[in-house]
Amino acid sequence: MTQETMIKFDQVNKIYENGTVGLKDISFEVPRGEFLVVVGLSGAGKSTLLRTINRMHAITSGNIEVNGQSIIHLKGKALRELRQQVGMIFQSFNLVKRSSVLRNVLSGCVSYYPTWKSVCGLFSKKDQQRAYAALKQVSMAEKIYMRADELSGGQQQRVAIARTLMQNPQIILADEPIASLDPVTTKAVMDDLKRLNQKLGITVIVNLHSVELAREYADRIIGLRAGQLVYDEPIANVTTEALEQVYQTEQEA
Ligand SMILES: Nc1ncnc2c1ncn2[C@@H]1O[C@H](COP(=O)(O)OP(=O)(O)OP(=O)(O)O)[C@@H](O)[C@H]1O
Repeated sequence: MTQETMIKFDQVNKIYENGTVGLKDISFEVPRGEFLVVVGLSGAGKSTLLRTINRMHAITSGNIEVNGQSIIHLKGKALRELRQQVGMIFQSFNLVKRSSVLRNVLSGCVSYYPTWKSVCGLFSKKDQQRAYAALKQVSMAEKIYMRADELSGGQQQRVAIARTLMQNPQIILADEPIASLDPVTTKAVMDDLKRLNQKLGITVIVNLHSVELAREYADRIIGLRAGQLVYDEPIANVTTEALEQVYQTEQEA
């Protein structure tokens, strides 16, 4: 049986306006339901790669397909639909700190509410139930009425994951989601992502600095160096020696 391709990069280049090369001739495919970890030195292009998938960054040349559709020229409604399919979580959580957990999670569905309704907090009973169910998925249901700034970093990240679930995403992009967390909380957040990947079949791409975590959670690891794809192996083939080479500087390589 052939696996369905969820994301396809074809000779993608990204050059920032100031001339910095973000991505260089990147080609690879991600099958539906994969848990892919991206590793590499700081500045290697990991964030850039992730942000091209939901068009937070436009690419300079090449093509990117999501679910069989080229995304590079999408506009308006089609672009909003892409961003609904592709949830994103960040190192800094990006919650509204003075709002409740419930309000933060409900904000994940504002894209299909008229602005006046979401500003007034007029969410339907059904969406409130969905928010509760999303919080349950990440073991945060009992914190539903707390303010976001009363939660620990790890709890805030789990609320951010629940907010993403409100979009019913097919893909979750996680950019260094555990960079500011302690080891115990790190495990809880990574376990959440893995469970959603396995239970709901969501394709997950995570940027990580930790090679140990990459090896623990990934189905496959890709490595970037200076914007180029220098490593791409299923987890069964990953060796420490080969991964260490990803962390060589350009001069050493
Ligand atoms: N908006 C921007 N304008 C210009 N250059 C940028 C911009 N964003 C990133 N870069 C540059 O592009 C390259 C790749 O950066 P990127 O943030 O993708 O790397 P990274 O691997 O995610 O790094 P880190 O692990 O530190 O987050 C770096 O040289 C960076 O300085």
